[in-house]
Amino acid sequence: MLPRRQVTGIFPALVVMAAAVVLTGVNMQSRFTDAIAWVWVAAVVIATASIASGIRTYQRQSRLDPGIEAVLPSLGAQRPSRDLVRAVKWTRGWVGVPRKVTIRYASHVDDRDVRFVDQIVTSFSRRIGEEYRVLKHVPRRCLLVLELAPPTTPVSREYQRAEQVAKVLLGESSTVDITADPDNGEVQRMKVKYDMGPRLAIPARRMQIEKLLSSMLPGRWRAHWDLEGDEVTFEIRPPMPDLVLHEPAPSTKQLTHAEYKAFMIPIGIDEDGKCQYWQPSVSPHMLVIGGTGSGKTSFQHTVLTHLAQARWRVWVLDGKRIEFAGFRTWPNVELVAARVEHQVRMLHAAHELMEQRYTQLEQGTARLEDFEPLALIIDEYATFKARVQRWYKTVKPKGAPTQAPVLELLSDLARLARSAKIHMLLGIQRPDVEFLGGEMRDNFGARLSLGRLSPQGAMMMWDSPAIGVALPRNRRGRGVTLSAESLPVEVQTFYTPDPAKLDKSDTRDWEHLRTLTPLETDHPRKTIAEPSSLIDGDEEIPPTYNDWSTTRITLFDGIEQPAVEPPAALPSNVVALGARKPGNVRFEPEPVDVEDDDAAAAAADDDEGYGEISEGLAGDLEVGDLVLSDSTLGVWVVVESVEPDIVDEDAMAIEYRELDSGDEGLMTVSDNEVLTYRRPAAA
Ligand SMILES: Nc1ncnc2c1ncn2[C@@H]1O[C@H](COP(=O)(O)OP(=O)(O)OP(=O)(O)O)[C@@H](O)[C@H]1O
Repeated sequence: MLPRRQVTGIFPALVVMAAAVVLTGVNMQSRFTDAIAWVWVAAVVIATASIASGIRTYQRQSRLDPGIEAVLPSLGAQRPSRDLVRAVKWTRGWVGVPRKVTIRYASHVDDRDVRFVDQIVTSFSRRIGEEYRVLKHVPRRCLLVLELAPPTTPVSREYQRAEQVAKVLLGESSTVDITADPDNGEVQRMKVKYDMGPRLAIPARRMQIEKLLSSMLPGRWRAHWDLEGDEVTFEIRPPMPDLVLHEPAPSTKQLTHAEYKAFMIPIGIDEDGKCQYWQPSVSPHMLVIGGTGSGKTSFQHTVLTHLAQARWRVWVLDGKRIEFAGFRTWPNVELVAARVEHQVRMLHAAHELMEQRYTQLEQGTARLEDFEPLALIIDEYATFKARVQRWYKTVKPKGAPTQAPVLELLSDLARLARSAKIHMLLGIQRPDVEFLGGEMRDNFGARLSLGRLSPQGAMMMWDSPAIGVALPRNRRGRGVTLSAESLPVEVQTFYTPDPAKLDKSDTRDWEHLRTLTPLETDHPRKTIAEPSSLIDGDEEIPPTYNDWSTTRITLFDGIEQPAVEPPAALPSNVVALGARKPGNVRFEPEPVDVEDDDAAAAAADDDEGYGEISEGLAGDLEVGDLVLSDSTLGVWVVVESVEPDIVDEDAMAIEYRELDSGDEGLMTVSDNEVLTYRRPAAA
């Protein structure tokens, strides 16, 4: 226990005042002068200063005493004494805190024990409530001098980890300047000055560093390299937009062959804000996959409007019969086939055109540049196929093959049509081996999946059970496509409104459609003529498959409505699903058949495609596994990558996406930690 503290300064103040009284007496006895007033002023000032200083010393001692008491037991003193611990400098205000403290200890104390100094610094800091560090330790003089550590901003774990990761990747000697979000402390940017010289001149090495950094820190990172300045800035990628509008690309002249070769159709905007394209002259056909409501139809409308505006000839096989109703009168959309017999005729016509072009090429009567490109948009191919098979039974001529011949044509077109400048955009609900297996796969080099995939679907599409499996929910038009480097990238596809689903109040969408309307019509609307029935006596023989597959395609001779015109009043046959209609009349599409099994299946549970719940070691996890990351809240995450952690060698860094929200994250777990997971079921 330390001796009691006393307020100093009162006695000197009293002495000064007494001296002033004496001086006044002397002054009055001799001769009264004005100087006595100054004597009193000086006396009061000195006395006040002395008392104030005494009070401050008392308060400072009270501030210091807990620290002294905390370290006394370690100092080996026989009696508790304040002389052993002295604050030689103070800072921060009138009373303030000790800035420099000298501590003396008894010579018999074992100051070689590493814990000795640590313990003094820790106990002293804790009791004073500030951080101290050793300024100097002189064992010879049994003296330890502490100083107040400079104030530090609180360092988050994430902050420390970011710095460690940067140093592991770019060398211990690198300097790291981190910018964190002031609200939540999350690291947003990292500027690293490194000393690795020419090793980073190799692009692959830089890419590897970028990838490693992304897999070691939460969030998706991109890097800007300044190779001359030996500096790199990493930053969190900005969030992707939820809606991007398809920009118009009007053309006032026909596409030349050179322009056709360079022609690119915008797909969407990727995480870097870069536009991803489909270039038909490089990847002849495109496959788009997406369940109901994923934005597949809107994407196909984007392709349609882009092609039509560039004056391509466009044919559409509308598998669901109503998805392209709003584009039947669109300039340069020559044909929209909604009935199965028309669809069959359209595919035969495309095949005939291909054959005819091949013949011309063979005979040398035409060259490739003489042909104009044709785009064939085939939506809901599975629906079409199921319908054809049923319809074929009713129109199959005697002795004809059991399978509808039209179904043979698609693979022919996929294989050969590119050399006749015919390109297909094929839409289906789910990945299908018919297009993604074997030889067909190469023909559909351009690919887009919209919405969430099952791990098996992801494997078929992107050769990874984790890509596109946990895209954020409720982000229509969000998907994965292949970049020009053939790498899967996440995109927000361009949105194009469907004129058939708008009503008068959607002025912005109408205006947008107006900007997408082609300036010229090179390919006026056509229609598929009804083959005439044969009359056999009294009996009318309905047209057969052969009649339909060869029937005439003629110019549309009805009254064309302008392509983009908000209807004055919605017509009674309006194909406006979801549009507000007078009289509460609801348009019911024709009952859709088999194919909508597909729709149901595509909308089925998200965890479909995974095996039984089991337990295993973190070290055995694989990309694509579904891991229970929070058992209380039941949060499952899809593993996107598993790498040994570069900071902690006994841990694994697991990059994931939450299955429910699509949010990305990173967890580091020790490799022998037991996790609950589900592995993708065998396809
Ligand atoms: N690229 C997009 N960006 C933003 N929203 C979109 C996008 N594409 C579609 N949507 C929204 O999603 C809705 C459904 O889109 P769309 O009709 O294209 O889906 P779908 O996959 O074809 O479904 P369905 O087969 O039921 O027609 C649209 O009405 C639109 O509001």
